Amino acid sequence: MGFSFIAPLPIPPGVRQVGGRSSCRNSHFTTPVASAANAARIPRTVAQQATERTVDVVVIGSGMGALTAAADLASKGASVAVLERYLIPGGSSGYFERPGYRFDVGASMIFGFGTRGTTNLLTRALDAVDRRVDTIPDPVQVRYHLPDGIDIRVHRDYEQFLQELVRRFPHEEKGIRSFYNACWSVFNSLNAMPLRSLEEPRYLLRVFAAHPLACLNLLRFLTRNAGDIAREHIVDENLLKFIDMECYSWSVVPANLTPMINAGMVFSDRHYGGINYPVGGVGRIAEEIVEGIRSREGCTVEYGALVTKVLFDERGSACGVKLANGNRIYAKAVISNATRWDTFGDKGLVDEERTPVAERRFRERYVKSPSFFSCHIAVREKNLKVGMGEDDGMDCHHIVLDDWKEIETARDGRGTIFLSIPTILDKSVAPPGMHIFHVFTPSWMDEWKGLSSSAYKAKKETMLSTVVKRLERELFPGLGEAIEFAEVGSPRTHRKYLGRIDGSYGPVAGKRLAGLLSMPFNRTDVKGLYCVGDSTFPGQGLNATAFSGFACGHRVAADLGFLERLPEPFDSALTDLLSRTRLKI
Ligand SMILES: NC(=O)c1ccc[n+]([C@@H]2O[C@H](COP(=O)([O-])OP(=O)(O)OC[C@H]3O[C@@H](n4cnc5c(N)ncnc54)[C@H](O)[C@@H]3O)[C@@H](O)[C@H]2O)c1
Ligand SMILES: CC(C)=CCC/C(C)=C/C=C\C(C)=C/C=C/C(C)=C/C=C/C=C(C)/C=C/C=C(C)/C=C/C=C(\C)CCC=C(C)C
Repeated sequence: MGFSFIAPLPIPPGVRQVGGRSSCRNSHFTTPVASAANAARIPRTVAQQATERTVDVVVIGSGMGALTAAADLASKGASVAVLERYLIPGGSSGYFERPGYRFDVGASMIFGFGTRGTTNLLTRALDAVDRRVDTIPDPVQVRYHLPDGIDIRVHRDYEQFLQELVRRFPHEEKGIRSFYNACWSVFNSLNAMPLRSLEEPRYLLRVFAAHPLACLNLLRFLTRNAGDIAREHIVDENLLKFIDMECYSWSVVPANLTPMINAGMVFSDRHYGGINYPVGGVGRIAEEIVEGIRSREGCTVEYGALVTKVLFDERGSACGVKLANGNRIYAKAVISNATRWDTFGDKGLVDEERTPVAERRFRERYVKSPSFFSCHIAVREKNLKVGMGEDDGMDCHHIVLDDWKEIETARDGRGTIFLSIPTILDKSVAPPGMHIFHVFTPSWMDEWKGLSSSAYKAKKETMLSTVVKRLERELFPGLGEAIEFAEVGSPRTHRKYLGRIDGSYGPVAGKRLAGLLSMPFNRTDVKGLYCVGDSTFPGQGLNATAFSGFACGHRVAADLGFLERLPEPFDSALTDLLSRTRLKI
């Protein structure tokens, strides 16, 4: 292939670089980037003297869950310190730059960014701190290239999507319509109510009083998985496999393990608020929220701020954090945006001996999803053999699978391929005449352990070549020749730069669970310590973590007196009941 290979991703040239010629090799990066080790080192050399200070709330991390919670709390008047170990905000929804390019760290398919209803949680997270980001509507959520010649576009227009699916499975028209209607029923119920903390009973009572039917409908679906509902309406096994892929493509598990509430959100919002790409790249969302938080009195967002431990008072309540540079920040509430595995346990922010039973139970039910092998590729449009212009009908997001058996299990780049080409929608993220191809495929940490640096590099090159060849076969003949440079990341890269255990995409049900009922909310059994992000209800996804952010902000605000709440024991009764139920199921 005629391109230079640079590995891995977000590393500036001065730090480490492998491979030959590249347009960015000797250039200056506009994005400040650092490894976890650097993040720990930088503040230590700058501030010799350890410092102490106090705020209302400390937030560990700046993923979308953390930023939403911080924005919500800042908007309610709390002083908030957001501490991010890396040097840019956003975590999985961050960005990195190379001259002329802005790459999205995670996928570029953004839900929850519409202008109406209550489920547009990204728009609302920005609104909370009076910021906005312009968006470009995507006419097609995704184009599937699946075995048995299944080639389906999920159009923004719902009826157009249904017709395309019905054309492929005419004998299942009724089943198709009734399955997706069930999804709409979930979505319409969610979209009727303000979305806040389900463990704050005053809010819940109000919502039940205002929207009793919607709440009962959600309760009905709370314990169900999408696969069970699909099987109530659909019998064709190939169509059921398609529904599996519809779920797998964002939940990384098949339909029988995917909570129906989440399926309802995803399968409906794409036709309601639609998929909308932020002008300037996904990283713009985090950047704007950070600016909004910083504009509030007493609120900060700090980078290179690696939190090493949660601090406890004499009653065993969380009362602050310790940073790698020795500084301590005390707070009335501590919110962790690290995964639950990185928050609790021997290598976590809270030692195993303080780790509550509920957290051990969580680990029995949920497993770490695979990580991804991801390639950020700069592609010359003039060398592509397919049209990429506005009238050529090229879609932004693609999913490619060659063999149904490989949907979950295939390794070495042979499984499901996810491809986003954000430059189809927004030309500003790459130089003129160039495209960004972000290609990723599930990969597990164990495949990458114990390799020498040359074996590690060779494995990356082999995997890159495998996925590029598959894309050449399916979609872009001659793609290899059009590549200007490629940067690849393994699960090791994701662990290193996102601070996520094994580089995991998030927790997934390790066995069949009762829908979302087992997923913990934001309070933990450690007083004063809250979790936010994809380790909390309702799980992975940018707007899912934005939901967890609003829920967390609401619960913390009520606990700290920024919002009214019911007197005890009524206020905590629901949290206790839900925790006890969770321990039993
Ligand atoms: N739809 C999409 O296209 C898309 C794109 C990107 C991300 N996502 C979703 O975003 C979700 C992740 O969001 P999230 O809010 O859970 O978190 P996240 O993992 O994105 O962010 C966590 C942040 O916390 C920081 N951090 C971790 N430990 C720390 C410590 N000890 N000290 C300081 N900082 C620390 C990390 O550096 C990171 O920035 C994923 O589930 C993914 O689904 C979706
Ligand atoms: C008392 C109790 C418990 C309940 C009372 C009843 C009640 C009121 C219940 C309410 C429930 C609520 C409010 C639930 C809310 C659920 C929400 C907001 C769920 C949101 C889910 C969003 C998801 C799952 C978003 C996923 C997004 C995606 C697409 C993620 C990633 C995508 C990729 C990695 C794929 C990229 C693909 C390509 C091709 C590049």
